[in-house]
Amino acid sequence: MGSPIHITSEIGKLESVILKRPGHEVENITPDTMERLLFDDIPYLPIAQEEHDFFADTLRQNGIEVLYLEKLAAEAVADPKVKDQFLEQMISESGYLSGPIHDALKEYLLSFDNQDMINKIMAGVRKNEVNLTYQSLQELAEDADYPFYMDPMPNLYFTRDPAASIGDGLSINRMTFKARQRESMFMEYIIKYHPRFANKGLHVWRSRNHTSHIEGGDELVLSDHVFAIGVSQRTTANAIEDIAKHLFEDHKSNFDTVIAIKIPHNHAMMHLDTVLTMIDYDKFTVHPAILTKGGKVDTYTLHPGKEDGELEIKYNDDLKEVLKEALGLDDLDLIPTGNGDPIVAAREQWNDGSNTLAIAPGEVVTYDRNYVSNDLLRKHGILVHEVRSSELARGRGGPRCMSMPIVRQDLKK
Ligand SMILES: NC(=O)NCCC[C@H](N)C(=O)O
Repeated sequence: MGSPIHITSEIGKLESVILKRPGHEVENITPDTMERLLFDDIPYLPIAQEEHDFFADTLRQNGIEVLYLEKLAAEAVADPKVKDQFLEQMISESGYLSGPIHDALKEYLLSFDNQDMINKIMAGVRKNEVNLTYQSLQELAEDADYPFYMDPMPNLYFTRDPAASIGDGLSINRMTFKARQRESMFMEYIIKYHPRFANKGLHVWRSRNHTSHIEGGDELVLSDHVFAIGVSQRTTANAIEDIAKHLFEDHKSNFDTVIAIKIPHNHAMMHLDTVLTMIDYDKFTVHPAILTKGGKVDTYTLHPGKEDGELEIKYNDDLKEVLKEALGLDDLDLIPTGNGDPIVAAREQWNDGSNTLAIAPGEVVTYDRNYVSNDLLRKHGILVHEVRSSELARGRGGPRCMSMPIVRQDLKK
């Protein structure tokens, strides 16, 4: 058996992927919390689950092993000592380091079996579920009307973001907004304690114990030595320098090139993969709005510097040239979302028309609603598997966001 995580491209035949089936966390979104929880509307859960099952079946029918985050997380905390440590950390990162609410939450969560406990933590814990022996000042004076002790984590079905596979390792991410920061704790425990991943020599290129941010939607493994990353609303330049140094350090990884691509800092384009994805050896989708009229975008190519820990940084605003050079290609096809029409491109990008999941070179999974972009991909020779998207799209993420590939076949050289 090879490494449990092995990702040397964006497009190699996908073998194993981690998904999260939307659960009750999605039903714990309200109009008051929606914006803070990074949703634009409240999905109708039964249909969101049907759509998600359809997505998972599409992957299975193409020979891909589908693992579920919620199941891996429950298996990872099988040892009571690990479970105790996990609960302490989760309750404390939810705002209760000690005291009556901490104790009541712990007792409540320990009353479930491991799977139900994980599901409950993901869904959120309401105040009326928990018995307090006495009330704290925090409870009485600060949060009297707030319904939750532990907030729901409705963005968990976007498994791409809390952690990202890179080579035979991963980044476990410190995420930007509070609404998502606890999410990466599940992968931290899975990598450390789940028998499929623990003690298998996986490299954690960057852990979640940082103050600067990085999210998986910005992380694209373009080849076995080139890593692209968005400088975005969610990923900061100093986090990029940090991960680049770790990838270059000690030759533990094969990566010698990191391309930082600066994209607009807004909710619609929060991550690089909402505006740029690789779909074949020489083909990318790109949202025209990230390019200036002259087709330019700021890119910074990082290589190891002369001294240990130094980086050499080269600026270029010609994305096509940068990608061609990094991938050793004579030409490159940048396929515009919505065929470049300003209304269609904006509408389909909003619904994740650029957010394709490649399952093999030239073969992608996309949302059915982005029919202009999908037809264009077909015209460029891409095999497109469409999946349903009415409810899932309300969370502002598409098939790439909803998947964390852990094993892909290497590309033939
Ligand atoms: N890679 C992605 O672009 N993921 C989509 C994340 C959507 C989620 N509502 C968020 O704002 O974080």
